[in-house]
Order: sequence, then structure tokens, then C-alpha cells
Amino acid sequence: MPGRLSDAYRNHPVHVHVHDKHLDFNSVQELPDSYAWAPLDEYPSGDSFSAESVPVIDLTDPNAMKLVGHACKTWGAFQVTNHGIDTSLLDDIEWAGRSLFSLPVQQKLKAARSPDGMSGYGLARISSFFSKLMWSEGFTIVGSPLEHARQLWPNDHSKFCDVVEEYEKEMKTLATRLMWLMLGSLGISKEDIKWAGPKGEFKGACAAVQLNSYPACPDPDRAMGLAAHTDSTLLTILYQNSTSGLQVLREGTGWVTVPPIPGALVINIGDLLHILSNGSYPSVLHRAMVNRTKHRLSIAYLYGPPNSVHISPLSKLVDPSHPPLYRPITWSEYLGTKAKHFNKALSSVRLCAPLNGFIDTNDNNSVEVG
Ligand SMILES: C=C1C[C@]23C[C@@]1(O)CC[C@H]2[C@@]12CCC[C@@](C)(C(=O)O1)[C@H]2[C@@H]3C(=O)O
Ligand SMILES: O=C(O)CCC(=O)C(=O)O
Ligand SMILES: [Fe+2]
Repeated sequence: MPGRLSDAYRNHPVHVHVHDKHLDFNSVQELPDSYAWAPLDEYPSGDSFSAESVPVIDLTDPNAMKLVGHACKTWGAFQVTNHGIDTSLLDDIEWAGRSLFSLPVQQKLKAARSPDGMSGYGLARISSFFSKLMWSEGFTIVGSPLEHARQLWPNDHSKFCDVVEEYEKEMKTLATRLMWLMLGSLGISKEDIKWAGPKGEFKGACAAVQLNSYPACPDPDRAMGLAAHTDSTLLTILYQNSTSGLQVLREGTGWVTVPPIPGALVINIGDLLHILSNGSYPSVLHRAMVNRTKHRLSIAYLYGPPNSVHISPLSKLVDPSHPPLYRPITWSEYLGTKAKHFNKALSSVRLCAPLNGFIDTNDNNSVEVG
């Protein structure tokens, strides 16, 4: 019997002492030292001298599959328009995020994520790898939001729950469509992936919704919203409000900002699709910066395989000149590995040494744990 996805952290609890460390961001006039990161110069900011930006793909374009494949290979990320998600649902999920984060800290802490749990309110899981704190707060939802929503709003949680459930349903449909665009452009079809099911609907796929809040920050150049990481997913669908902050790392260029486009969604490749594609698609390193005057909100839909499935390089993508680069692993097992090794998790499941170097970040400000 495969365990539940939410059991992933049972052996890797994260002890960020949320009660001691949690800050009422709105009451702070000056950046506390515990939030002041060393100069962030490990990669240059590509923004000032690069005309390059993450591709924007209209999903109704007859060439969409080819464009998606090219974006996945070269960037590991892209934005989509005409994706079929109503603007009103995006407004509603933004409303849900705002309602939650504008609650008093003590109220939010009633739904705090437990050290070995997956869902609830708290600091980013990856906080434990850094000596400095991130200027953000998050709320993770896996499946039904009811239990935590009741703790936050004992008598008034039904609209929040309805919106989140509708969002999960619509995102699941979009994620399935994106999976086939991404896989199709590698020459993979339904017959090549047993766990996709006869209709290719990826029945039993697991997902988490992550609401991220980045309050306005008195010293944004020294603060970090969410430190550089790759997602452990197959793919992630990100909605960002009108305040920019998301950056992706482009080899040879540096950090490139992904500008918010009204109604568009950002898609990025996660570690498990990198494994499935036998290294063809890079899982992109990304981070979130903060703003001096504007509050930023983002909602990530983190999409992965069913619990029982071992992800390994697709056999169609393996031959004598392309040996399998990774050993099989379930999502839950991989989340445990990530909780232990963070940005070294992918190399820890790798079978062959990379040919020409591999971005393996262990930046300044990070600490070794485990
Ligand atoms: C399913 C998951 C992926 C995630 C950890 C989580 O259990 C739920 C939140 C996800 C998130 C969002 C912010 C960045 C990230 C690295 C983190 O700390 O929590 C990702 C995790 C991931 O993709 O590894
Ligand atoms: O807020 C953002 O733009 C990035 C969020 C993110 O990377 C995540 O939730 O995994
Ligand atoms: Fe992410």
C-alpha cells in the first residue's frame, strides 16, 4: 500500500519555530538583522542587460506543442495565455489568498503547519536550510481545505473552501493538458505512460496549492521573498498578482524577471519531469524578490504523479547513447529527499555523473542540515 503524499515529511520534520520567529510584517519599519541577506551576487541580474524573456505561449496557437517543447528545453519555464481558466476564478483565488493573509497573526497560527505535516500556515519549508529568514508567509493546501479553513474562520469558511476547490479542479484539467503538450513534443503518447490511464487523464495525480504572500518590505534589496529553489513537481502552474518578483535563472544570462501579464499563468518544469524526460527538460531554478511599497501574492499549483507511481526516465527516451540518468522514485519519497538534501536532492537520485556541469546551488546564506 503506498502511503499518502502528506506522509512525505514524517521522517523529515521541519523545525522552523514558527511561533517564535513569526513576524507581524506590517508593524516593522526597519529590516531586522535576521531578515537581512548577504549581498545576492552569486549570479548577476540578467534584467538590466538582457533582452531575453521567458516565452509567452498562446495555448490556442496551432503550433502550441512545438512552442511548449522549445520553451521547456531552453528555459524550463514559460507563460501561457488563452489557457481556459476564467479571469473571475483568478480574481477569486487572489481574494482567497488576501482574506487569509490579512487575518491577525495569532489567528493564522491556529492553522499552523505541524513540523511533520504538509498543509497549513507557516514559513517556507526550505527556511530550515538558511540562516536568514525569508520575507514571506505561506499556506499549503492538499485536497480539501476544510479542516484548516474551519480553524481560521469557524463560522465563515464556505466561500474560501468553494473557491479553493474550484481552483483545484480547473488547475488539474490545465495541468493534464500541459503534460500532454510537454510530453507530446518529446514524442511521448498515452501508450508510453501506463499510469496516465487509457484516456490520458493521469487519474490519481496528486497536487498541492501553495498560497504565498510577500508583504511590502522596508529594505527590499537586502531581503529575500523565497530563496532560489526548484520545485519537486512534474510541473507547477503559478498565478502572480500585478506586482513583479518572480525570477528564473537563465544559464549564461543570470536572473531574469518574469513580468506579470494580466490573466497569464507561469508554468515551470519541476524535478520529476526533469527525471521523466531523462534530463531533456531542466527543472528551472527560481526565486521571489520583494517590493518596497507593494504587497505581492502568488498562488502555485504544484502538480505531481499519483503516490504509487515510481517516476523514472521514460523508456522511449533511453537508449545506449542516452542511458537513464536517474533511479526510480515516488513523489512522496522525493519530497523526503528534498526535505533532507534541498537543492542537492536531484543529484542524490542521479545514476550517472553529469556531462558538463550541473547547477547545484548551495549559496551564501544557506546552511547544511541533516
Ligand atoms: C508538495 C510540495 C512541494 C513543496 C513542498 C510541498 O510539500 C508543498 C509546498 C511546496 C513548496 C512551495 C514553495 C517552494 C518549495 C520548495 C517549498 O518549500 O514548499 C515547494 C516544495 C517543493 O516543490 O519542493
Ligand atoms: O511567488 C513566486 O513567484 C514563486 C513561488 C514559488 O516558487 C513556489 O511557490 O514554489
Ligand atoms: Fe517554486
